[in-house]
Amino acid sequence: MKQVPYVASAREISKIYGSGDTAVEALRSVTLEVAAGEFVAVMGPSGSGKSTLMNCMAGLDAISSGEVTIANQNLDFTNDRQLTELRREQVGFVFQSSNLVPTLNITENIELPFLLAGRRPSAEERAWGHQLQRMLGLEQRAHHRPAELSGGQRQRVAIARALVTRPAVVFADEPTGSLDSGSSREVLELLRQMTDTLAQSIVMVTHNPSAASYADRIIVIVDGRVTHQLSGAGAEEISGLMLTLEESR
Ligand SMILES: Nc1ncnc2c1ncn2[C@@H]1O[C@H](COP(=O)(O)OP(=O)(O)OP(=O)(O)O)[C@@H](O)[C@H]1O
Repeated sequence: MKQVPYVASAREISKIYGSGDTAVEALRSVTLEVAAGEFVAVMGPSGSGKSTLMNCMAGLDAISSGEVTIANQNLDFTNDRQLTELRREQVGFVFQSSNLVPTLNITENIELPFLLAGRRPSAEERAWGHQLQRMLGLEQRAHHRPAELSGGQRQRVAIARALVTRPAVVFADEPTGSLDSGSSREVLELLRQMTDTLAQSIVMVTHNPSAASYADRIIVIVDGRVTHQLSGAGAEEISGLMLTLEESR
């Protein structure tokens, strides 16, 4: 097995949907290497390939060429069992909709990844789940069901569920896309805190320049290629760049 110093990486990956006249080249030789404890935002116009990149890096969608690693392992897209195990053990997901199970309480929703793996959480894993609830301000809500929470609180549960298995990397696709600005800020501050205090690596797809400004690094994808990389950029600088890109299309 090849050893690489990144928690997740895509090297010169391409992704072609379909074939012949209807083929769509969604990614063209994209490289993204995510270091331990790094928070990366992926931006770009609609249809530029952001979700495709995330899905390929998370082992949800097969690449057409190149190489993807998670936790030092090359993903073998012909091996469903390896992909499922790697995703279960090393990847956390947060989506725009928190996708909680309505009949389970908050603690049970957070422990869901263990149940889906066909086992009960260990005492240490349970304790970690409780600690995450405290860190995310959910300790008073342990026995509530998702319907009794606000959108921002539900998204915090989704973050705790993504982190409970101590994954190498969390992929977040528009995690604040359906939240109001106050709840968005809260969720982004918590994601930032997870990187700063737990060295949790995060890759977040977003359209929103203020959301992206919480990241250490921003990569911009246009027509399936990485065209820009920014480090420590503020919302205004990011907005300016996105505006220029929209105008030049
Ligand atoms: N399953 C699919 N089959 C065929 N084409 C696809 C498929 N998924 C995505 N595409 C195409 O690949 C390109 C990139 O799509 P992708 O969803 O990755 O873009 P995106 O940047 O995430 O867009 P958005 O910001 O609108 O969510 C688009 O042209 C899209 O139409």
